[in-house]
Amino acid sequence: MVVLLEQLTSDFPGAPGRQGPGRSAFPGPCRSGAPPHHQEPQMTTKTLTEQTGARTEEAASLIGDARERIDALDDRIIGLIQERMAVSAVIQEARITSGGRRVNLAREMDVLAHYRDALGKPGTALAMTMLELCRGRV
Ligand SMILES: C=C(O[C@@H]1C=C(C(=O)O)C=C[C@H]1O)C(=O)O
Repeated sequence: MVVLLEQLTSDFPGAPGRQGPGRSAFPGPCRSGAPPHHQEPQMTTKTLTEQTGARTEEAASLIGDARERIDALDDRIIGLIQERMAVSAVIQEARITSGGRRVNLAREMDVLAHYRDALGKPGTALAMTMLELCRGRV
């Protein structure tokens, strides 16, 4: 059976194995001020099946591989969003320097429509979050 290190964070807050904010799975030496029965988090192991929620090794393996692809995609998406933020900042600075306003609502409506047409209603919410990342809250 394949055994992997327990993930530092789990699927949802309060999930078994979740250490809480700011806690490390590698806590180092005990602090002297700790209460008598205080237990530092232990490094535990979870099977791949436990990590994925799958009921068979085959499904767990598939999910593990697909999650690696999702992590790689998320890295690329985050990189693209950061690139978009930089390009958007160039536009906003040029407009402000020229005497104009940071925000151009007509253009934002076009961006929102583009995402809604491609992704449906959640696309609008996604685009609104992205616009907030790019120009701050209005
Ligand atoms: C980048 C621009 O400036 C602002 C930021 C936008 C964006 O990040 O897409 C869109 C409209 C403006 O509020 C722009 O006018 O194109």
